[in-house]
Amino acid sequence: MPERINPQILRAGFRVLGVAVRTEPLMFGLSVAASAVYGVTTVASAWVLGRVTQEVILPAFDSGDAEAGALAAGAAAILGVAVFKALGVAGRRFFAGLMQYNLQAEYRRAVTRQYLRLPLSWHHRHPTGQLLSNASADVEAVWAPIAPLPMAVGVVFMLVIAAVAMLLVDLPLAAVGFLIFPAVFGLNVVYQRLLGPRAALAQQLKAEVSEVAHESFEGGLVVKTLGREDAETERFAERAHRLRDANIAVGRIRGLFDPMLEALPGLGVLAVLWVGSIRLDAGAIESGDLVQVCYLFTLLAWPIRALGWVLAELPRSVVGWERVRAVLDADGSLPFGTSTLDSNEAASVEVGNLRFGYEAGEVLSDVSFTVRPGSTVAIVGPTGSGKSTLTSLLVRLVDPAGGTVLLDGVDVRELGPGAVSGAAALVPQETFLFDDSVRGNVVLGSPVPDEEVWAALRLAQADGFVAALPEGLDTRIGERGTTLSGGQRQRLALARALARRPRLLVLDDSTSSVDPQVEARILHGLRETAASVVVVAYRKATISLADEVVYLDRGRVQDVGTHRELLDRSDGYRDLVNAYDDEIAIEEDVTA
Ligand SMILES: Nc1ncnc2c1ncn2[C@@H]1O[C@H](COP(=O)(O)OP(=O)(O)OP(=O)(O)O)[C@@H](O)[C@H]1O
Repeated sequence: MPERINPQILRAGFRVLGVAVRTEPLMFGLSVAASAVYGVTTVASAWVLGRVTQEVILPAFDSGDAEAGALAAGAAAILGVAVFKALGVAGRRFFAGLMQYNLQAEYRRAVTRQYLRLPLSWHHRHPTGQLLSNASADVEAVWAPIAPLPMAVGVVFMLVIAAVAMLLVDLPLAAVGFLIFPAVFGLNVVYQRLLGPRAALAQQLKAEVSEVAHESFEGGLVVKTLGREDAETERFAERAHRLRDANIAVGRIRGLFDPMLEALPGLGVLAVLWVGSIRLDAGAIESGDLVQVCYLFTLLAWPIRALGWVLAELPRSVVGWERVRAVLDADGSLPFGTSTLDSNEAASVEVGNLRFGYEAGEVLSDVSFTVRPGSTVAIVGPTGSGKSTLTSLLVRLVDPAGGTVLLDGVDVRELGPGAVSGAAALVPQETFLFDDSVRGNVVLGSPVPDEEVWAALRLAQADGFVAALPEGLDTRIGERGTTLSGGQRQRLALARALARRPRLLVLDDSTSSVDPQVEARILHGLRETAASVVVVAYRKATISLADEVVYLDRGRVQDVGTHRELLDRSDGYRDLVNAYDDEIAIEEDVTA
């Protein structure tokens, strides 16, 4: 449930509005100016109607004949005011819209830039759904009061002029206004207070319904194969019913308050007519004055509600602001140095006494090894031994708790932004492909010529199947590459890394779905490139192609040597790689 309006929220809300005004002073000034034009012309239109009634219409009734010149002047006055009023409305909407969308765009950019800046350790602690809502729904909620804000400021201005105009007409008539307008405003605040939490609940449930639907579609295979259709339908129906109930609750409040808000100014008009007729009889006012005040009542009833709209949006805006600020103020971005790497040769890597832990405890302890330029080093270890964590430290997705990673002799923390990603590429365990063409997925927006795309595909052993696709490089591969097999997806992800011509290539078990012969061909091919390769590997055939093997267990380097040497001297290593190959053989038997 969102918070209700209280003085603290109100103060916080006004501070957020202050940020908006300071960020977009020009748009705010222009929209408020346009809103003021609207306010003045609204009051003026009632005055003109009153005057036209008094000076043109009533004499025409009296004489039985309308004077053409006076009629034309009256019509011109009404039209002139209407034109300015329309310009005021258009200007207010235009500039307020620009202000709102500029702020939204600016904060979306800031939030997403911050996501890129924040280290992986921060991302590990924040679920994807939250990141999405920070950048979309939360940013939208923060700036939701901006759309009605200029109108609300204009309304305050308009009410002052209207009060003066009514006071100039007649004090008792103005007194009716002073009773009715605060009543409309008060009723509106109560309305928004009751509506706000219910509307927010409906909004939240709407998001939940689509989340459930999204999850069901994503897990469609599991749902179908495990016969969970009924349970899923039930889960969806439950949220959908809650959404329906929430929408009905919103409808009830609307049904109750909307007619009251419509009726109140009507009652005001009645009261004005009643008081006005007495004042007219007493000769204190003219008929035109009465028309003017009655018309003013009907005109002002709607804009006054803008004040309520702003107030209603403030609690959501404050909550959104806190969530967005939490991202923008998040600490832990990886500080960059200024050093650069100039070489075009294969990179050297020295890992020294590396330590790293997650919240649950240390995962890597005192890890040291080197990768000579152009060599291939295999990281081998049982599941959970810290291999993936080590790969993310090599390409500086996270910083170590202790120890160093030196790339070409330079500590990766001393390198400037983009230096590590310019030299090293990681192909992670889980492949991610975009709903784009093959080419788009390989080049990722960089200007890589087609020959180089094909060269990368060849190295990744992906050229054959890409050439066989209906539109070759231009074939779209569907959301997350669903039209491709697991092994094909992995090879495209590898080609993507290769197209960047990395000097260090880190493969985190990224060819697990590729069959062993193809995997061996890939590694053979990689040896010909100007890259050092670190590969997390399981298969003996793959491991044996490495120049050196780092055997990791429970976060510690147990041994370093060639595959042969380790087989000879390490029982644990021998058991592990034999067990892997047995497992793979069984899997292959089962799937054969
Ligand atoms: N984001 C994370 N947050 C907390 N703990 C994590 C995180 N990622 C990994 N771990 C833990 O760190 C340890 C090492 O994980 P890591 O993924 O590096 O091992 P691995 O050797 O690559 O395993 P596998 O062979 O199964 O991929 C595991 O105990 C794991 O539970």
